[in-house]
Formats: sequence, C-alpha cells, structure tokens
Amino acid sequence: MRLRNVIKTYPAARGRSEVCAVDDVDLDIAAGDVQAIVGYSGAGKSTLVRLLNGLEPATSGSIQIGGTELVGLRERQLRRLRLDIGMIFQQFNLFESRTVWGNLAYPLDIAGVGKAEQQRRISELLHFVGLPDKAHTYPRNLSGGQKQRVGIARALTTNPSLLLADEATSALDPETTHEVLRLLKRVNAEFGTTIVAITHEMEVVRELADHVAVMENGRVVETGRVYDVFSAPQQPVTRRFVGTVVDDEPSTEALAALRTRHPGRFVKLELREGGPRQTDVFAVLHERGVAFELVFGGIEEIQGATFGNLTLALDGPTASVDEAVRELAALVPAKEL
Ligand SMILES: Nc1ncnc2c1ncn2[C@@H]1O[C@H](COP(=O)(O)OP(=O)(O)OP(=O)(O)O)[C@@H](O)[C@H]1O
Repeated sequence: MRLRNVIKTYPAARGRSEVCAVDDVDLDIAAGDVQAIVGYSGAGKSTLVRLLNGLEPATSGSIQIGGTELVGLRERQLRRLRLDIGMIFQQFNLFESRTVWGNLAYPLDIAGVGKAEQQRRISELLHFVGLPDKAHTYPRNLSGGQKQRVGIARALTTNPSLLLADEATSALDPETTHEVLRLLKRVNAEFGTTIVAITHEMEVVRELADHVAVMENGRVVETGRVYDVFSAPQQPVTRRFVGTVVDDEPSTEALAALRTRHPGRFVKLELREGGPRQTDVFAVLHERGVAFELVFGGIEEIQGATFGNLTLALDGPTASVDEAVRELAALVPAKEL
C-alpha cells in the first residue's frame, strides 16, 4: 500500500474553520506487514482508516492498494475493492439479532457465495478463532473477547488481503487484549494478511506490529520499525507514547527522590541489540573499583531483540568514578544525570 500527499479536509462548520484531519500523509505498507498507527484522540487515525477503505474520499493525493488507485474510484469499483478489505472495530459492530453463524454468513451472502461453500468457510473460521461451539449463540451471550473473535472471523470470511483494525482491543481487559492480539498475529502469519491497526496503546504496538507510524495533528510525524521507534524515539509525541511502556530516564522529581537515597553520581546508559552488553558495562565498573546500583530502567524485549535504558548510581573515589564514566561513554551512549 502506498500513500502519497494524502489530504482530507472537512469543510468549516458554522463559526469554525476548516479541519484538516489528514494532512499530507506519505506512508508505505508492505504486503504481509503489520502496521500500527498511533496517535492521541483527534490525531486523524480514524479518518485515515476511512480513506483506506474508501468509506470517504480523500480531498487530494494518492492511495494505492495492491496496485489500484483508490482516489477518484467510483462507488461500484470501491465496493469491489472493499471485498478485499476486512474491518474490525472497537465496539465489534456485530448484528445483535443474528447468531454468530448469521453474522459470518452475512458478508458471504453479499459476496454471492453458495450455501455449501458458506458452511465450509464459516465452520473453518469458527475453528480458527476458537469458537466452534458458539455458532448458534447470539452476541449478547458472548464476552467481549469472544465478540471480537467473531468480529475477526467475520472480517476474514471473504479472505481479504488487508485487515483494518480500528482500536480493536480498546474495549477489552489486558488479558483478553493479549488473546485477541495473539489471534491477529496468527491471522497475519497463517494467511499472510496485511494488518493496519490503529490504536492509542503502545502495548498493542509492541505486541502486534512490525512497523509503527505516529500521527499528530493529521500528520505522520514519525515512522519506523517498532524496535527502532521504541529504542530511539525521535519526536516529543513519540517519546511520550514510548514512555508509557518503556522507562527512558527518571523524571526530575524521581531523580530528586533517588538522590536522597543514593549519595553517588547517576549515569544513564543505552544498551542496544548487537552493541556492548551489560557484562561489558559492569566489567568497566568492576575494573575501576566503582560500586553501582541499578536505580531506574531495565531491559526490554521487542520482537526478539533487546534494548535497555539503565540508570546507575555510581559510588567510589572521585577519580575512579570520573575514569569509569569516561570509559562507559566511550563504550555506549551515556549521559550523566
Ligand atoms: N466528519 C467529520 N467532520 C468534521 N470534522 C471531522 C470529521 N471527522 C473527524 N473530524 C475531525 O478530524 C480530526 C481527526 O479526527 P479523527 O477521528 O480522525 O482522529 P482520531 O485520531 O481517530 O481520534 P479518535 O481516536 O478520538 O477517533 C479531529 O479534529 C476531528 O474533530
């Protein structure tokens, strides 16, 4: 998928100025990738998703999905394209008056799939999402997590190559969120479905995505592999998001509190995959006879790769600490706090 200079403006409401909900967005999403889009409320995430599935026309720019240009397509062509796009929602959006089976049969009916094939497909999908015994249950008798499993199964009925997830786990508790994210990962791994997930939760990004784009005021202000963005966030808004799940360095208040407990100097060290390891750092301190304590931060793992932001309190003769800090700074990015 390829977005170039995508703009969506909403006309001015009475007494208000025009809203630019999506402002000159460029984004490339490889087939089979899981792309997260994060941003605070009002950043433009939902608008962007509505542009991707053609529910609303972009004001200008280019959106190519699987080689087809979306901008300027007629409704009939858009409908055909939408068959290749599945959607799941925060509030699940199931038909309450239909059973689970009926919910899954609906998109197949619209796509003109015959009954025998419907039977086969629905049964296969209910097994895939772990709900083979709920076929005749109504949504009101399902838990939130089960409803979202049905939502995922329904989105997959027509075998789409793209799945759009709009805050798909925001209404779920952490344990259920984890289960649903695991299921989405299986969808991606087993069917090769490209997933675009919009969320305001960095845990979701960490657990689910390969790449992340950060939106602010309609713009994509930062993009990258999840590991890179988590280990080295560039923009202030990205740092705020990453800071919700990964410790960077203690805040001014936390540092003041730490100083009352530790007499020594504080140094923050950044360890990155493939770089010097903790043992290398500790060897320097040991050699210089400097005592240390880990007072903030720790080691994180993202997609099998680790990184750490460690704040150490160092204690020892001034000359030894000076020398140790110098050597550490030559070894890894280091900052005295
Ligand atoms: N139909 C509309 N008409 C006018 N303004 C709109 C419309 N839809 C969205 N907006 C405005 O566009 C901006 C982006 O909204 P959008 O819903 O895309 O953000 P979001 O990041 O998805 O936030 P949330 O998570 O709260 O939905 C906001 O300022 C919003 O008020």
